[in-house]
Amino acid sequence: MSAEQHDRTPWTRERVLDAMRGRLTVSCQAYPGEPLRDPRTTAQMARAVVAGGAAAVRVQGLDDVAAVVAAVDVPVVGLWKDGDGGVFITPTLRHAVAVADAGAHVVALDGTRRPRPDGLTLAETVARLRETTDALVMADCGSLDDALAAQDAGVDLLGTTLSGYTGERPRTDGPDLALVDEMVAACTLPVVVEGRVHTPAQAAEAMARGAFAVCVGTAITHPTTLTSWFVDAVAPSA
Ligand SMILES: CC(=O)N[C@H](C=O)[C@@H](O)[C@H](O)[C@H](O)COP(=O)(O)O
Repeated sequence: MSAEQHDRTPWTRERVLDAMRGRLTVSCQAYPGEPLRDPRTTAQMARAVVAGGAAAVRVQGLDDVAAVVAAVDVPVVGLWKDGDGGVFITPTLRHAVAVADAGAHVVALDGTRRPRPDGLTLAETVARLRETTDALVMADCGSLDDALAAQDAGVDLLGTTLSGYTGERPRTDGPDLALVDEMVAACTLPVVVEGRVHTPAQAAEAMARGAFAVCVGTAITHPTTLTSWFVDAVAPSA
């Protein structure tokens, strides 16, 4: 089916989970000021990774989410990054509602135990978001305690996304597989392994440890970082 011939079957909760289960999600993000930072480019990137077999895509920014939803027939995990430090991934209820309104099938939001800028708890955020949308909610967590709290708060999916970025756990070179083990053992919700999955072998290892799905960003869609890896290898001191 081409991008112009869209499948209009609704993305129900079960259909989204079935699409993602046991498969690869690809995060397509370019950061502010970068050459590829354009919703049309993000949509083209999304089509390219879907052509390669991505079962879902993860996209940052309202215009990007809307452009990608229109361009592909896979679930779109949407987020809105706002702020430099602290809680910055879809940090408030207002951000979450806007991401859902942009068409995201899954709203990814900060799933840590840190205070949120609007003063709501994660549970309040999820409850009020559900009043306005049927979109699923993915909690981007930084530790097992985050994941357990997010599960209690009523989210649908748990991500290891923020491991190494909140001070609770070290920033491992690859994915935080120790956290994957902890979350798979202690949580009942699906665990999406995301963050520093840089090789197919790491993705396979995450699945072998019981991940529901794996999400890869940088290693597939961020050519500036990929180039720097090769630059460092070719000329380490340059
Ligand atoms: C910590 C944070 O801001 N993570 C962001 C969340 O959306 C993205 O910058 C990451 O690219 C994404 O999580 C995928 O991870 P990686 O690019 O390592 O495969």
